[in-house]
Amino acid sequence: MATVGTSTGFGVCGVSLHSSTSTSLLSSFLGKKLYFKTLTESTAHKKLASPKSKNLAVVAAGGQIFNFVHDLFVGVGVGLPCTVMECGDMIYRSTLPKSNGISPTVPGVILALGTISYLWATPGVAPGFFDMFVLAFVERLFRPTYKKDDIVLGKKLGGGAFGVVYKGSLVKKPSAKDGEIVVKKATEYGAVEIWMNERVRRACANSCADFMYGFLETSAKKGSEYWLIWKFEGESTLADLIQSKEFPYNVEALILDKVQDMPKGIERENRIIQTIMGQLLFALDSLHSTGIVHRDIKPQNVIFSEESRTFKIIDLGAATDLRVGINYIPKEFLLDPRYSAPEQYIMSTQTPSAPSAPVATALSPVLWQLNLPDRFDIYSTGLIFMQMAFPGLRSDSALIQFNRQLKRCDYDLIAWRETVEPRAGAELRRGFELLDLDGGIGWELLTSMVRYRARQRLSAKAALAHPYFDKEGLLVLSFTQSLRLQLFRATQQDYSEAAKWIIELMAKSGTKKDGGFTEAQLQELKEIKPSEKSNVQRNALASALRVQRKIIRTINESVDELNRRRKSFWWSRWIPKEE
Ligand SMILES: Nc1ncnc2c1ncn2[C@@H]1O[C@H](COP(=O)(O)OP(=O)(O)OP(=O)(O)O)[C@@H](O)[C@H]1O
Repeated sequence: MATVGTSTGFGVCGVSLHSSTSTSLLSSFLGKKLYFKTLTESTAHKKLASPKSKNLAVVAAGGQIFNFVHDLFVGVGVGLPCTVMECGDMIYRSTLPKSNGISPTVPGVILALGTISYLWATPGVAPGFFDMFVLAFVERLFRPTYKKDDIVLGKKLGGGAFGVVYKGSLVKKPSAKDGEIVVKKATEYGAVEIWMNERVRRACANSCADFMYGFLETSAKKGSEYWLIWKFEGESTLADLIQSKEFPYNVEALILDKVQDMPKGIERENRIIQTIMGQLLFALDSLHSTGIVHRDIKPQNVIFSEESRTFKIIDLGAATDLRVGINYIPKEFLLDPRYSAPEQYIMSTQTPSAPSAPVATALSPVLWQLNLPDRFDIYSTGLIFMQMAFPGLRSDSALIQFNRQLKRCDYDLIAWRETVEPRAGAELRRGFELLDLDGGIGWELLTSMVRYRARQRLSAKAALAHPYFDKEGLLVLSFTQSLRLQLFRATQQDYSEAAKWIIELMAKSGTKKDGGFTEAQLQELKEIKPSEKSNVQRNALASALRVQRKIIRTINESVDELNRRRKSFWWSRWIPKEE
């Protein structure tokens, strides 16, 4: 017959493993079986004095922790009285419930599920550990390495204050094509870029240019320089392609490897732009899912890969890895003001410094949700979308002027449209026409990306699920597509807007018969409501906000506290040095 358990278990049904059972499990596991059974309190005190017994105390404490964790998650063999539990009859044994040996407890299951969801939530604490301690290690064993003497530098491709980029080739070419490489000789920021590229290569290789190797080269003449090597992806960046008069048809020719025999026009152009946006968002989604925010998304940093016929992202020098808190605070001069989102800082300025790696890792899902740093890249991608739709915005000066106009309209694209459309030239009108195709889904997507508040912008994943990407070959939306569009519209509002929208809808939908309220009824409702109620609601909201602020402050303070103790490029030890 079942008895009520005497141990410290949390089981909802009172089930738990008796502590001596689990202790002996652990002790036999540790090969110390006898000690646990014979260690009485008095002898334990005596033994604790010697180092040997200190070890035993540690083992015993370990046993207790094990008990606690075990009891929390699993209950075995003991339960509530038969008045509560189904026990069966000892005489008629067939009525006895079948023992399954182990029964998980409800809080245990909830805790386990919660922990698993937390560990897998963006940017992924658990995958992060696997990546750093397993994948990175295995990769290091097998990947080919290069040194300065293996490389022949060719023409200069670009470069600024933080490094110079060359086209080059390998001395020992694996094949004629594979020998072509791009080499960046970078200053201190090269270390960050090597880290990011290695992370990306393991997590989402197809999103960014194919990174081959990075190392630190020290010479008496030039001091320390980081050398980064990529496969040469192709001749053209999106900036080169966009500047051509042939855009977007030049991209169509590259993606399809042929020119389509179709009349030119905004529908065809829209479809090409849609393809480019899809590829860009796909690459961004992969980066964001692994906890990396690029922070310098612009047409110059999007390269067309001739081999895969897709656009890939380059230049991770300003990127930040929020899984472990690398490059957490942007160096402002690394951000390009033409494409930067208005917030500039992707993390709240109340979180002024990067947490230490373990803290950043543990808190990363919370910090990610509080700040939604990925939306910085989404804003920049929205501006690229605009440049593709409006040829007049493709020059630097036009983009700078547009940014000023948008700022004057409080970053409200709809307000900007209202001001410019009435006096728009043919080119601008054509851009609006292109975005207005298919019931305006292009415009809808654009306005969901270019918004002042990061929280109101779509994520890359949500943008990819937008009906704009469903319309392939269709000019009319299907029923389900328009339903999804409505849903998008509803979910993209902020709370106050949503409340306003519902009230307006209720007020407008008009009569008792329709199931709505007339404005008079709404007024009546307002009057009937006691004023304390709204005070209660306001107080509840204020307390919720206070709690939220307190949580953020506590997290930030502990992050800063821990960070003060340690400030070094701990992760640079991952970067190989040339022997
Ligand atoms: N993998 C690659 N394949 C082909 N070309 C590349 C590749 N990587 C970089 N490039 C070329 O090199 C140029 C400079 O690269 P990148 O933007 O990474 O360097 P940078 O020093 O940050 O330059 P900038 O300061 O101009 O942004 C790019 O514009 C592109 O034309």
